[in-house]
Amino acid sequence: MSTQSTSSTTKLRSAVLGAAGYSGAELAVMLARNPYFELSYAFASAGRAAEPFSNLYPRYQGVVDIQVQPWTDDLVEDLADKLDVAFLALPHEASEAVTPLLLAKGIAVFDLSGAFRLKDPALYPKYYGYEHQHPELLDQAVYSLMEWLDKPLPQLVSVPGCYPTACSLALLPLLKAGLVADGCIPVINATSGVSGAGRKAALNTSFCEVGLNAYGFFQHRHRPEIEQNLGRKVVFTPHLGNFKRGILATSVVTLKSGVNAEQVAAAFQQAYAAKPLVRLVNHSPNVADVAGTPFCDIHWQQDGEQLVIVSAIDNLLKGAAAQAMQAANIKFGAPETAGLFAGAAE
Ligand SMILES: NC(=O)C1=CN([C@@H]2O[C@H](COP(=O)(O)OP(=O)(O)OC[C@H]3O[C@@H](n4cnc5c(N)ncnc54)[C@H](OP(=O)(O)O)[C@@H]3O)[C@@H](O)[C@H]2O)C=CC1
Ligand SMILES: CC(=O)N[C@@H](CCC(=O)OP(=O)(O)O)C(=O)O
Repeated sequence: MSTQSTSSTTKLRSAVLGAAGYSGAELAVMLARNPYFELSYAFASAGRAAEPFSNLYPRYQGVVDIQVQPWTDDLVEDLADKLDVAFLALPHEASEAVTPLLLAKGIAVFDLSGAFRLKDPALYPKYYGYEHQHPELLDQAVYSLMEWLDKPLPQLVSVPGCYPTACSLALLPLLKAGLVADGCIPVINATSGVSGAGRKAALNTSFCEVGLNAYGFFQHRHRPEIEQNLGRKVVFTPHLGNFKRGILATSVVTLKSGVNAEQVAAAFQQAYAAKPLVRLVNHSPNVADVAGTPFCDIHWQQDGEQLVIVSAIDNLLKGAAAQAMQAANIKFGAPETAGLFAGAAE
């Protein structure tokens, strides 16, 4: 299965689990418009009655009308020879439980949760609040920050988290080029729109409650994920802002003595000149410019050894669904951006 490639005439049969949620819904829409994939199934939780996707998201009436069905694990048997790829937009523990069932049936899994992102199982109790039940899968999973991946994707793909995507794309060019001072602990402050918390109702993310506040000091589950990506400690402080979608991450590092502006620019150019979803911009990035797009916009300002890098993404797109679609396109040999742009001819 994992060596299978596709063309727009032989579409990969795909399912979205969690299609009623925010990131799963974005994926369902992308799969429906991607000529290399077919949205064969859409599932929500077992407690929900079957209904059309466009009932849940009325703007897609006449565009994506697939039936969203309740998921139960016994469906796996029936799906085994009807499905090539499953995209999981589920809570972490639900993803962790269903993944081995899908893998056993030869189905490729793109997991949008954090269930398989960390390599060290001991970090799960501390940062996720549960003991990992399938630590053997942590070694099998490959983390799909595609701009920085230099190996093929296997059957189990772990899609990066939203905040880690924004700040890792900002910091990796400098770290890989060896420009950051030894011992520098990058400081990352990032603000997410409320869709980052998912569609379910909760008091702290309801309209009248959200202003702008920091949370998760030192304890957020994205801290070890970012540290794993960067290979060094960070101070990461997420914030919640009163807008719907987008993440703005401001990362601060100390450069090695004597590093000049040309070296910094060259590091970013070398990393991203050939990458279609990262835009190096000459202005301060704005979530309004990336909301609804699969791009990550990056800008930096230097003052001697101090460097501030600002990056902006849509948390539901480059931070979740578009990044999963990008990875699946690459894994199966479709054009990297197939399905990512509304109305785009592929
Ligand atoms: N929101 C974001 O910005 C990002 C989210 N992610 C990750 O993606 C995943 C989904 O997040 P998000 O879209 O925000 O979540 P939502 O809360 O919006 O949606 C979750 C979906 O999962 C379904 N679901 C919940 N439990 C189960 C279960 N046991 N079995 C089957 N289906 C279930 C829900 O069904 P129902 O509607 O019926 O309850 C719903 O469709 C999470 O792991 C999250 O960490 C990753 C990056 C960014
Ligand atoms: C605003 C908000 O609540 N954001 C979420 C992160 C978004 C998310 O779902 O995290 P993953 O990228 O790991 O899947 C949080 O802080 O828990």
